[in-house]
Amino acid sequence: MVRYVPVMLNCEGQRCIIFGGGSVAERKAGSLHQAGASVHIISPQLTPGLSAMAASGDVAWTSRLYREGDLQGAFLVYAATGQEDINEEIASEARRLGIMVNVAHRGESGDFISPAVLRRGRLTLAVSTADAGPLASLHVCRRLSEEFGETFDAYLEFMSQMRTIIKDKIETPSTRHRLLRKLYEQDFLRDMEQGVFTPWSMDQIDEWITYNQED
Ligand SMILES: C[C@@]1(CC(=O)O)c2cc3[nH]c(cc4nc(cc5[nH]c(cc(n2)[C@H]1CCC(=O)O)[C@@](C)(CC(=O)O)[C@@H]5CCC(=O)O)C(CC(=O)O)=C4CCC(=O)O)c(CCC(=O)O)c3CC(=O)O
Ligand SMILES: NC(=O)C1=CN([C@@H]2O[C@H](COP(=O)(O)OP(=O)(O)OC[C@H]3O[C@@H](n4cnc5c(N)ncnc54)[C@H](O)[C@@H]3O)[C@@H](O)[C@H]2O)C=CC1
Repeated sequence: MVRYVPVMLNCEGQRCIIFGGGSVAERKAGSLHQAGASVHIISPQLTPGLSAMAASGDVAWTSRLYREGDLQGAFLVYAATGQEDINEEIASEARRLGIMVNVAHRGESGDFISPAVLRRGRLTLAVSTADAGPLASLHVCRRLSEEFGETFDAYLEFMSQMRTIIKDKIETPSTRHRLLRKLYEQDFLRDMEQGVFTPWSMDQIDEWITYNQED
């Protein structure tokens, strides 16, 4: 079993090349595009969904089979053609060039996999169950989606606002850490779940910061 190292990649503006234009390629293209990547598809055929994305300019499309040299300048590469030997060739070229590659027909042949993902506002949960398979991962995501409902979304919005203000106003790291620790210790989530939390005004936030600065 491969022991994957979880990372969250910032793909904004990065060139990501997908080989293949089937349903697997469509899924990867959708999430890369949503993340602001510059997506390039190389495939002689596209699903209707990918054709629409190419027509609207969401992805660039080169209509042909893979050729050696196609990977130049890529940040990430996805080998998602229906031909396993070609996917392996793409993976070899990526290795030679030092580019990270995802291999759709055999996860462990690549450098990274696409996990199952649950998104809720600011929250991103990525799940892999290795050889138990993507359906098992999706099952975990469904279970987690019950745990992390809309209140959690509102809670993270509030925490994000508070953390930004604290980072902005407080220059001393130890004071900042103390405030952030107290913020997390005070169970705002429970108050929100019980419906007893009212959004704070700027004055209330300032007051809380002043009051909680000392131990
Ligand atoms: C290793 C990995 C590599 C990678 O793609 O990165 C991989 C590999 C393979 N998938 C296969 C099959 C299926 N994959 C899906 C679906 C998804 N697969 C995804 C990820 C991953 N799939 C990576 C591991 C992630 C992990 O560890 O959990 C998801 C989560 C994300 C995404 O693809 O973006 C996405 C959910 C999208 C969503 O709906 O949200 C379905 C279900 C469906 O299509 O409805 C089936 C059919 C059921 C079944 O076979 O289990 C096969 C056999 C192919 C064959 O038999 O020919 C292989 C090859 C192998 O076994 O290695
Ligand atoms: N990772 C995953 O989630 C899953 C992976 N798979 C695997 O992923 C691969 C793709 O699956 P699908 O999208 O369902 O296949 P598909 O058969 O629907 O699409 C394959 C695409 O590859 C293109 N293609 C074929 N040869 C090419 C080449 N030399 N260069 C560039 N493009 C080429 C075809 O035109 C087509 O658009 C398969 O190997 C399959 O075993 C399948 C299901 C899920």
